[in-house]
Amino acid sequence: MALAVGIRGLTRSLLRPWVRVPGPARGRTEPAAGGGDGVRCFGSPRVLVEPDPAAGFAVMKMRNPPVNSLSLEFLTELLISLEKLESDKAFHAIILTSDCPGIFSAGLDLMEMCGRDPTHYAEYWKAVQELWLRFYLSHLVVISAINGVNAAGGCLLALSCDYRVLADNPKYAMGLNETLLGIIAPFWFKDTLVNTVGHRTAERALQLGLLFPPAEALQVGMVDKVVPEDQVLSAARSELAQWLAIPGHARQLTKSLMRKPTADRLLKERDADIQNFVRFISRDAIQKALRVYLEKLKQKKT
Ligand SMILES: CCCCCCCC/C=C\C/C=C/C(=O)SCCNC(=O)CCNC(=O)[C@H](O)C(C)(C)COP(=O)(O)OP(=O)(O)OC[C@H]1O[C@@H](n2cnc3c(N)ncnc32)[C@H](O)[C@@H]1OP(=O)(O)O
Repeated sequence: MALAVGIRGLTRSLLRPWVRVPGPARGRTEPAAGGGDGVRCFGSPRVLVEPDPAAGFAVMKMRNPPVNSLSLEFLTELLISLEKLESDKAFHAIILTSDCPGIFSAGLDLMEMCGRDPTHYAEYWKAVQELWLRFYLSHLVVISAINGVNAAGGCLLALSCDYRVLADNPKYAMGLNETLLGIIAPFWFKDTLVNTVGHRTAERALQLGLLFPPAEALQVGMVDKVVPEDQVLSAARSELAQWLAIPGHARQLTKSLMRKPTADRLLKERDADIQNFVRFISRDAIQKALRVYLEKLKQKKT
């Protein structure tokens, strides 16, 4: 089975070069995230980046409607945005948020895991691993401003950030709900949750596929702050000031010290993890469970 589709190769094949704000904002000079003037937004079709180099950070907005599901193309674009900001010395931090009203992310794209062939599953999983590794280990400060419901893979992305602010709306639940779909959270999803909320809370949350509403998410430590919905971004910006005040090298080395052992577990067995995923997701029973779940999502509309 061909496992080796590097994310960079993937990037070349899937993406157009950087484009200036596609969609409604195309060609406009928008106010930068921190309010600076004259700094152009940039991005790709599914990721809008609002840079504020003077303040040292950028707001990265996910916009893969309707639900910011993490398709292969979307994962790739997120990675490219991250890489671009990481390689620019003007940026020390990112605020990750959503441009889709009421939805932070519906998690991994079920269409990428359903009815496809093993080569595709392997390519997809490699991209999912890469996204986690890059966000989890980024030398930048990454704060998520969670402005919507946030399931499974989307929750993993938020858990990979250094700090989480969640909008206070009871509809905005978040968690690793894989078991509700009849699948399981991989060990590195589990490790990331354990590192955030502790073993007992993670054990219960993972088995029951719990999605925590804001007050509970705060109580168990899944998020660090809950604020009124219209203050999510400003709260993330305020928090950033504290992180940016710390000498960068000291903070980065400390982050690496805390996170590297967790990341190394996956790095050591990356190919085996891909093979496990492909075997697991290709099972007839798992495919059936995913189809039933997708059908339920569609039926709830009727
Ligand atoms: C031996 C060990 C080996 C280890 C193997 C490990 C295997 C582990 C594998 C994978 C881990 C999986 C991680 C995941 O992230 S799975 C995804 C989990 N996500 C969810 O459960 C969320 C599902 N979505 C929802 O609950 C809702 O859509 C919502 C609350 C996010 C938004 O609700 P609403 O605004 O009412 O929108 P709709 O439900 O109507 O959805 C609109 C549209 O989007 C489609 N859709 C929703 N979610 C997804 C998704 N995750 N992927 C793809 N498509 C999605 C939905 O079906 C609708 O489509 P439409 O009817 O065609 O418009």
